[in-house]
Amino acid sequence: MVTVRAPATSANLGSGFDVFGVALDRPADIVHVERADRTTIEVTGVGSQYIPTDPDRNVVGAVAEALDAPAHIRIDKGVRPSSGLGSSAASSAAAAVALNELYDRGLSREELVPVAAEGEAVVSGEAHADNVAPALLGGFTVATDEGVTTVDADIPLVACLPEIAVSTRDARRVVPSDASIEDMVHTVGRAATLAVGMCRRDPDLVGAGMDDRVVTPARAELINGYHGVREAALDAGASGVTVSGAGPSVLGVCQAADRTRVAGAMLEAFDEADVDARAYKTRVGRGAEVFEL
Ligand SMILES: Nc1ncnc2c1ncn2[C@@H]1O[C@H](COP(=O)(O)OP(=O)(O)OP(=O)(O)O)[C@@H](O)[C@H]1O
Ligand SMILES: N[C@@H](CCO)C(=O)O
Repeated sequence: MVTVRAPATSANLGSGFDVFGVALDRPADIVHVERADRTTIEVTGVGSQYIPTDPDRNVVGAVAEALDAPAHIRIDKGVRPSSGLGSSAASSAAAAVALNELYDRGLSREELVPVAAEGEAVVSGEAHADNVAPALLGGFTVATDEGVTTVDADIPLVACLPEIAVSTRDARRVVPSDASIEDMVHTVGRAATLAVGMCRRDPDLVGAGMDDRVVTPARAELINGYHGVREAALDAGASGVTVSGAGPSVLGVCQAADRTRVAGAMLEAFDEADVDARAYKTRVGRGAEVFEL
């Protein structure tokens, strides 16, 4: 048996739609795999009642097929599905690493990115890699058609998860089909600022670089209470706040000393909007880890 832990991730970071991602140091999924003649799946943990065990509908089934590695796969969910925290990607990445070990396929972490992205295609219809890349490689990742670039960043974060479900598929339907040149220039400038901030491990630059005028405004409308939560986090010291992945989680960047205050302000603002929520005080973390062989 092989057991792998893969972390939650936050994709986009505002200005880097479908390109930027970060691994979070918590929460995480744990996946156990054992060789079998055909793939079967068991799911326990947070939100497991909403996750199919049919290998054609669970992301890990697509990963097992892509690696030609049938197995009994047990998923212990720590990352709630439809959270905007890369729940499906955590399972995909963990399964890719575990099955690669189990069957001695010898693929590198970089080579596993397109394999794990096959799982994302099962849930959203597109094999985007911006969650699976950080879940596999850790740190801050830039995923493009040319491959993945990583930065071993260390940035404090708060991820606030409301009791609302937004599926990636639905959130992709509201993405505008075009953007003005002014908005494009603004977004490119912010994305470049964010990348420099990650390299310098500077939360102020990262926060300033998250602002996006193209995708985030449309998606914010799917999250009850978003605008109040964003304002409250900024007032409490966050340097930037945006929608995490496809939502509904809201991601804040701040100095480590301000995390508790920012998390409290976000929870209070969701509460004012009558939305229950929980906050993870976290930071940019490591990629998938093998527990036992
Ligand atoms: N192993 C799995 N773990 C989580 N969700 C799964 C899994 N397999 C299939 N799914 C389905 O995928 C959907 C959740 O994925 P989705 O991409 O919408 O959310 P997410 O991964 O939390 O968000 P995001 O990618 O925006 O961070 C749910 O419909 C769930 O049933
Ligand atoms: N980049 C993707 C991440 C969610 O899986 C999106 O925002 O739709």
